[in-house]
Amino acid sequence: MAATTEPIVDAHAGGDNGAQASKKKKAKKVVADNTRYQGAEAVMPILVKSSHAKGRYVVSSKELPAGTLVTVEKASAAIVRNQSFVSICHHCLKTVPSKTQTRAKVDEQGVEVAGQTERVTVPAHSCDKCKMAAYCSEACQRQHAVEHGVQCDALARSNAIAAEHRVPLEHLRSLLALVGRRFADDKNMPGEGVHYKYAAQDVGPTPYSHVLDLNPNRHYLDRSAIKSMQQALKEVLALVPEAARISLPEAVEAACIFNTNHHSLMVNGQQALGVFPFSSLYFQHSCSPNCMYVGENGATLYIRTLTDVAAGTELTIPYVELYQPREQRRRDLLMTRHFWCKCKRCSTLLSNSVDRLMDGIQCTECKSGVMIFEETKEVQDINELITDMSALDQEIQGKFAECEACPAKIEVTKLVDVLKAAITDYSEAHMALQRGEAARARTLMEAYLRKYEDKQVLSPFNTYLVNTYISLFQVCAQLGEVDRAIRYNAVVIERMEGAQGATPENYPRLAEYHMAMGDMCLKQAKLKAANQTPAGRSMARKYFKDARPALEKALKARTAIYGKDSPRAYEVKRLLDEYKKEHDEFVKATDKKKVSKKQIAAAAAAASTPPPPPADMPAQTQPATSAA
Ligand SMILES: C[S@@+](CC[C@H](N)C(=O)[O-])C[C@H]1O[C@@H](n2cnc3c(N)ncnc32)[C@H](O)[C@@H]1O
Repeated sequence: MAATTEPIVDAHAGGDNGAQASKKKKAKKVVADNTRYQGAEAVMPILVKSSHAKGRYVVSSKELPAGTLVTVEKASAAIVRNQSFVSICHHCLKTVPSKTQTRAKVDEQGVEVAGQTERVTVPAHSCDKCKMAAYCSEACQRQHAVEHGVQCDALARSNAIAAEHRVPLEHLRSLLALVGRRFADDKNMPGEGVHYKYAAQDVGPTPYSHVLDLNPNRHYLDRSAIKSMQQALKEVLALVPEAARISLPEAVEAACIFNTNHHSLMVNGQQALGVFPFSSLYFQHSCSPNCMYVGENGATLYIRTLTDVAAGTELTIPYVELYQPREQRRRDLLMTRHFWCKCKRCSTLLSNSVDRLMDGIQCTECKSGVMIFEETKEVQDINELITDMSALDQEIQGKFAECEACPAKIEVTKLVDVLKAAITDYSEAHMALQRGEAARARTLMEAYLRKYEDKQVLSPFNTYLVNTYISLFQVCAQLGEVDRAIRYNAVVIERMEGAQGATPENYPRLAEYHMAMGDMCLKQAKLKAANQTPAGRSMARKYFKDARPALEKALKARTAIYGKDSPRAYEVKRLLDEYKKEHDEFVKATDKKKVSKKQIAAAAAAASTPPPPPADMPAQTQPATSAA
């Protein structure tokens, strides 16, 4: 169905270039040469492959248990995102310590106020010249000196150039980072020595020349945006020392490559971007992936298996969020990565796939099945699709959807109207949340559940319903209503796990819901255990019971995704240790109470029991005797 939310649109996608490109003669596909990257096979359990049909891809060279590291790659170039400019090291991407210093006071216009000073917090180490690079240590600043040296003058002017030509500052900074990488490569490995050096442990950055193997997808970018970029890059390059300068066409190509191939690095959130040629070239996307990538400190990308993988299986990663409708995933991929997903999950008939539930609308007749409309049209030309998404919408005119469980039929356009209304209501509730009106957002979201879930309008697994539960659990936690937050979080987990095949085993988002569940339940268990009443103890018992499996699942998933020695795995281990200690104490305390209760009961029983019969009287005659 076509009523999806607006996809995250690439700022430069669209325009009329796509249509022009579609008219161009299709280039003949050649099988890619893998020799440059074959070094990876010696140190990682993978084989690099390429075919006419698929292009480049990797397969497992042997059986791999979940959590096996299959790739480590250091970015050719990485940039700190604008908002983290002074808080993340521009060399290793670790947190930058700050210091306070006294400086001349400046007014709101940035003009110095004569004779006045002020104390300001600044990064511990930064470039005094451009003031555009912060470092966590002197050592990092030194190691970045060659790369930074060629960028420094241009960085100092980059803000003004970006504003003048209306191009994103990050695009200019990423190009400069690539120019820095190229210059450093030549310094480290002059001439022909620039090859992809792959090592499991101490991995060096992938050379700049390999970045140029990536597809810039230039024809999907808006022509006027490219023109502005050209003008801005011309000014930027003029400020790069001649020895490090590249030609303008190459600079535009490299900037486009960074734009369409970068990965977000999750250092303290998502505050850096990096380009990783090997991973981008060889790991294809699947909506049922068996691997996951994680960006970490040192601008390094780690890819590990999420599930057990048989030898010879293609290794895939997700490029987009997986718990969402098929069409939404495909549109997201189309707009951000410029391809129409043909993975196995997307190619399976909707009626045989969990995707029928992701934007599922319940049948109004039987209320037990969802309505299904199989999209039969094959996407032939994605260039046309990118420029005209309405082609996707037109397909539904005059078509009927059928219930999966009974003979009911309904016009697809009517279903789309239901979905559109559900999306509008969903957006309204979420906008309240964005405005910071937590209590109102909660009221709207609970009304949403009554309207769309209680009245069986949407499938319980529908993304909008599940996302509403997610927001409700977060909002209730924010409002300090922890019991309620736990109940909503439990529904999220139940739904995401229940929609089998929607997310792979050890999926990161689900791991975080388990983690939140374990954490909240443990906190509540401790709180209730401190309350000495029978009701308090009974609640504590319940929360202890729920905390443990949630933490164990979080540990299993985080170990697979981030590695067993990662800080994220340790964080769960610490909570599990705390759980054990608190639970043992609780059990001991309740046992003591049980013992003392037993003792009281025994003492009471002893007090009401008649004295034993005299030693010479037969025991069986005792009642009669005592009665007498
Ligand atoms: C991992 S790279 C592969 C590089 C490319 N095959 C080559 O050899 O140069 C990503 C590209 O592969 C294609 N691709 C990856 N996953 C895909 C999928 N699930 N469906 C369709 N195409 C996909 C897209 O063209 C995408 O831009």
